[in-house]
Amino acid sequence: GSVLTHTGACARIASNIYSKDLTHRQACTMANTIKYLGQEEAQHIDEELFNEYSFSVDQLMELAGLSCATAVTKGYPLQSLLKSPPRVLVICGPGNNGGDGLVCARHLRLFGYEPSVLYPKRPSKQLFLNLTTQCEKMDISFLTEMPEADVIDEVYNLVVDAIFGFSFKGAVREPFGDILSQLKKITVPIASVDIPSGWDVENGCPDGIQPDMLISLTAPKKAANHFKGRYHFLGGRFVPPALEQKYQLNLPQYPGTDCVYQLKCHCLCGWA
Ligand SMILES: NC(=O)C1=CN([C@@H]2O[C@H](COP(=O)(O)OP(=O)(O)OC[C@H]3O[C@@H](n4cnc5c(N)ncnc54)[C@H](O)[C@@H]3O)[C@@H](O)[C@H]2O)[C@H](O)CC1
Ligand SMILES: [K+]
Repeated sequence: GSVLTHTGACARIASNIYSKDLTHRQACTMANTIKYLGQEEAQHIDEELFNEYSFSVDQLMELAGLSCATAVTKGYPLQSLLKSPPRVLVICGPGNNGGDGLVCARHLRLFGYEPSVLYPKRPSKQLFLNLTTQCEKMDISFLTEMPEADVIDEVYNLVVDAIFGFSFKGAVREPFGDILSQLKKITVPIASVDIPSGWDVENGCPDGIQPDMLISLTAPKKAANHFKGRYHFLGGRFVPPALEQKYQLNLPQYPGTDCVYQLKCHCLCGWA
């Protein structure tokens, strides 16, 4: 087909459809031809990266976690934080989303933030033991329990939600139900890794947590259509072109050597 830049496509499509009954975001989502993945499709791509393309989990997790930490520096730069020291609470779940959180915490520390990690369900796999040791050796503290919402608001500048990613299913099991109910009460911003935790991967969750930032990894999942926060970033710049083609991901061009891409329009369609 004809080659349109993102800005060109957006301006053209948004101007045609925005006047109809679509919200700004829906118009722009259509304009941005980037694909929003269903749960199974996200899992297939993940498996293919490991099985066909021979990546190791450690490799991709490192890039995913680095993307998350980088997105945090863009949305919440050190000099903009209201509380000193620049404390950040990183909450890690039992799967690979939690691993991304541990990597993110380590890079946040290198970027000058003071992360503390809550990691209540730790898998016994060597990968997660290693990521935990790396954090401990970098003076990142591990909390023994979830702080109350008012304590989080008082002590931390933001919360990184790395509890569940694209394999989340069904009703939330403890201790994560209690943790998510505290997160619904806090006023400091939440930055969610890949999916807002507790949300159905495709249909979202209207009464769930409402993150201010979402970092979609590889490609956004369908739940991202329900995201109402200020910052939506794409990260995980590791997708081989042939895989992108096969799944027709239509990923945008990351600027230069950046590891994140901000998914909003920079054209004149007015989407902010
Ligand atoms: N290709 C990529 O983009 C990469 C993404 N990465 C990250 O990996 C997660 C997906 O990881 P996975 O281990 O498959 O699953 P989750 O972390 O989402 O969670 C599984 C974990 O959670 C438990 N669980 C599931 N449902 C529930 C529930 N209702 N209540 C409680 N617990 C639940 C389940 O038992 C497992 O223990 C992806 O989103 C990215 O963040 C990789 O890091 C790199 C490649
Ligand atoms: K998450």
